[in-house]
Amino acid sequence: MGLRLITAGESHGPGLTCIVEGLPAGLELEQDAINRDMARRQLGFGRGGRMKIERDRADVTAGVRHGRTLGGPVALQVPNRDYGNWEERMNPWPVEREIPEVHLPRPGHADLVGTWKYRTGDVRDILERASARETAARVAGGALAKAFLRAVGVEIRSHVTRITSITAPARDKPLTVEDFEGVDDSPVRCLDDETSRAMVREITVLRKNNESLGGIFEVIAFGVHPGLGSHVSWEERLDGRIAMAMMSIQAMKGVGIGDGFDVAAVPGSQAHDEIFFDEQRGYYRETNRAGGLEGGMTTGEPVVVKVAMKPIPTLTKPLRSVDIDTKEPAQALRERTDSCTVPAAGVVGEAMLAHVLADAYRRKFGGDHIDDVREAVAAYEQRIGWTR
Ligand SMILES: Cc1cc2nc3c(=O)[nH]c(=O)nc-3n(C[C@H](O)[C@H](O)[C@H](O)COP(=O)(O)O)c2cc1C
Ligand SMILES: C=C(O[C@@H]1CC(C(=O)O)=C[C@@H](OP(=O)(O)O)[C@H]1O)C(=O)O
Repeated sequence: MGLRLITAGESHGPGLTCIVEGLPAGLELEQDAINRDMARRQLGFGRGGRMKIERDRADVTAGVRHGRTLGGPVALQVPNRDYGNWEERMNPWPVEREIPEVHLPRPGHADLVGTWKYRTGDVRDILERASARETAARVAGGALAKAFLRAVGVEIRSHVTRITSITAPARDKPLTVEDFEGVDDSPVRCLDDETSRAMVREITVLRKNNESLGGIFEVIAFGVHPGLGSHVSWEERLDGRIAMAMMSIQAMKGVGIGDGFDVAAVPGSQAHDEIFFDEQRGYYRETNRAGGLEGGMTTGEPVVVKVAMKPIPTLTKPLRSVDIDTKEPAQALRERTDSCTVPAAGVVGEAMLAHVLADAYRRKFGGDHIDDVREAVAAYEQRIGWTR
């Protein structure tokens, strides 16, 4: 069995729940590590007023005893502090007062189509679950996948490479885990200081002009064993699974593995990673244009994923829309909103990549206890002669 992650919860409801099923027993978890990721997801220049209210933390309510998994589903609860301000509007049960409905769908959000599909005249019935508040629960669950991956030697990092027109300079050497030290100190989680400052200026100027912003983040998994995923059927291809997981994050519009869209622009001799062999190193590559995936399987090189985010749909100077009650032209809903969340999205991307990779390890190596997994991984390393 693989790993399953399920979330429940609305943006302004009592809280979010995440259940992760399929972790082996005996996996050591650290409460601080989970909550560190929860806090990292809240950071980033360009966030709105909501992040001043929330102090996200995940409480473990099932599946863990004295810091170790028991082998059953793990349940995590993330309270919404903002619920205090929404108790009447978001109460699970009928309330005395009549609650005003929302009738102004925002272009780019789930609002309009959601009302048709789910037979409601109140946009709030849709936007509450469509909201990326849900990603707090994914990050909590992803932290468990990260703990599992760490136990088999895999580390995941992310950084922002673009905010609208501002792009980080190309790097002359492949990134290592060490290069990411201090990335969270940048207000936009960018590795280059000068670009970081330019990105902050860009956000400041566009936000003042009532604009929102998108961009690109990159997630890299280091130390991944070769042979996760499979070429034998479309559903098993790991590049496909990674793309699905990334595209499922709210507002993501494009995913590239390795050189991604850029390989379409170069001839074959510059698109692939030639194969070499050395008695000491075994098989090796001098490039990683494929981003650690060939034939839907990991190659043993770092897994590199680039993800493009569209600008946030809610604008402080709203776009044109239609009142779904009167059918009259109107301005879209004007709500408290983030203007740029690419840095936060990168942390969510880490969680999603961690989940997909941990799932692939569970499928390939099985094991009821984490030591079973470690032993199976070590036997495989020996068989194929693979070292990091
Ligand atoms: C971390 C994060 C925060 C977001 N914050 C907002 C926000 O404040 N306002 C908004 O309109 N959209 C926000 N979004 C984007 C919407 O949730 C998303 O565009 C919407 O659910 C529609 O889904 P789609 O863009 O994938 O089609 C955010 C996305 C992420 C990843
Ligand atoms: C709450 C979070 O993000 C929210 C995502 C979001 C949306 O429409 O996606 C809209 C905003 O919600 P609110 O209207 O309450 O400010 C964001 O703050 C979060 O990331 O924790």
